[in-house]
Amino acid sequence: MIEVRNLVKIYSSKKNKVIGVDNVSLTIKNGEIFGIVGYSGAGKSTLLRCLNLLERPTSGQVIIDGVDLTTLNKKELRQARLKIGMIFQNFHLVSSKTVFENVAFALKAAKKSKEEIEKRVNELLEMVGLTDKRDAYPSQLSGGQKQRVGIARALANEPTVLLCDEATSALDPSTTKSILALLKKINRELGITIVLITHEMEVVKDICDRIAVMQNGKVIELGTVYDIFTNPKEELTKSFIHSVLQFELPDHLLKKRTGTIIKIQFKGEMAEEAVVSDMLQTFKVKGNILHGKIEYIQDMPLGIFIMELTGEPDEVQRAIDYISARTNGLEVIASAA
Ligand SMILES: Nc1ncnc2c1ncn2[C@@H]1O[C@H](COP(=O)(O)OP(=O)(O)OP(=O)(O)O)[C@@H](O)[C@H]1O
Repeated sequence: MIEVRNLVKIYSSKKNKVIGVDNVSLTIKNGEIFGIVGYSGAGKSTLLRCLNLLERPTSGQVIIDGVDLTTLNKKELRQARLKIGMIFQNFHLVSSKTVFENVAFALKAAKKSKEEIEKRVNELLEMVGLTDKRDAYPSQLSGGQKQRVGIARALANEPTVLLCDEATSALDPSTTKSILALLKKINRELGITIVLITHEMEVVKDICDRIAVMQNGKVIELGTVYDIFTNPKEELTKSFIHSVLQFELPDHLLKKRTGTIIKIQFKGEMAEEAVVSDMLQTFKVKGNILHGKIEYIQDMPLGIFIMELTGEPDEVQRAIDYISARTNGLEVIASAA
C-alpha cells in the first residue's frame, strides 16, 4: 500500500516559489491501477516523482508498505527504490547499449550474477514480446518496442510498484492500446501496483481502477473510474470526461426540434432495463431517439441517450418524472418550443 500524507512540494528559487504539490493525502491499494489526471502544470509529475523520492517532498510523508521513504538514508533508499520500477514518456534508454544490455543494467546495479542476469533478462524480454530484438539497439526499434524495453528494465528487480510517467503519450493510438494491454497483463499476472499519470482520459478509461484528478497541485476529486465517469462532481473532471464521452447534439439539430429534448444516463444493470419502452407504453408521449451510445467502463455499461419527447406538457412532465426515478440521471437539454 502507498500512503501519501500531507505531501507538499515547493520549488524555491531566489526570485519566487512555485507550489508543485499542495498538501496531497491519498492511499493507493496493493494491486490496483491508479491514475493521476490533470492538465499540464497540475502537479502530476511532481507527485509521481515524490512517490520514489526522485523529487524530495518539502514536507509530508510517502509510506510504502509501512516504510516512510522520507526517513531512509541514502543506502536504504537505494534498496527501497529497487522495489519501485519506473517508465518514462521518452523511454530513457541508453542508445549505445543493446536491448539486452539496457535491461541487464538494472540487474547489474542490484549486483546480480552473470548467470542470473542472463536468465532474468531472457524471461523479461519474453514477457514483453521482444525476444527477437535482444541484440538490437534502441535506434532500430519503434516507439512501442522502446517502451517495452523500458517496461522490461523497470520490472527487472521484481518491483511491487510500477510508476508510469505519461508512458503512452509519445505513441500512436494502436501502439498505446498494446502497451496498455501489456501493463494490464503485468498488473493482473504479477500483482504489481501501477500508478500512472496521464492527460488522456482514454487511457484512464481503458485500464485504471481509481483515479485522482489534480488541479493547481491539489487533488480535487478521487474515486473509482466508473463513479468518476458516471457522476463527476468538479467542472474540470466533467470537461475531462466530456473528451471521451461526447454526447452533445449539434446546435443546428437542436434548433430544428420542437419537442422537449432530454438526456438520460443509465448506469450498470439499469442500462439493460427497458425503461424507455416502459415509459412510452405508460404515458401518452412520443419518443424519438436522437442519439444513443453504450460505453463499457471497467466492464460495466454506461448508457447515454438523447431523446425528443412530444405530447401534452403535463404528460411529458410525468414521463420525465418517471424516467428520473428509474435512471441514474436525466437532464432537460431543451424545453418544448
Ligand atoms: N524543477 C522545477 N522547478 C521549478 N518549478 C517546477 C519544477 N518542476 C515542476 N515545476 C512546477 O510545478 C508545477 C507542477 O508541475 P508538474 O510538472 O508536476 O505538472 P504536470 O501536471 O506533470 O504537468 P505536465 O503534464 O506538463 O508535465 C508547475 O507549475 C511547474 O512549473
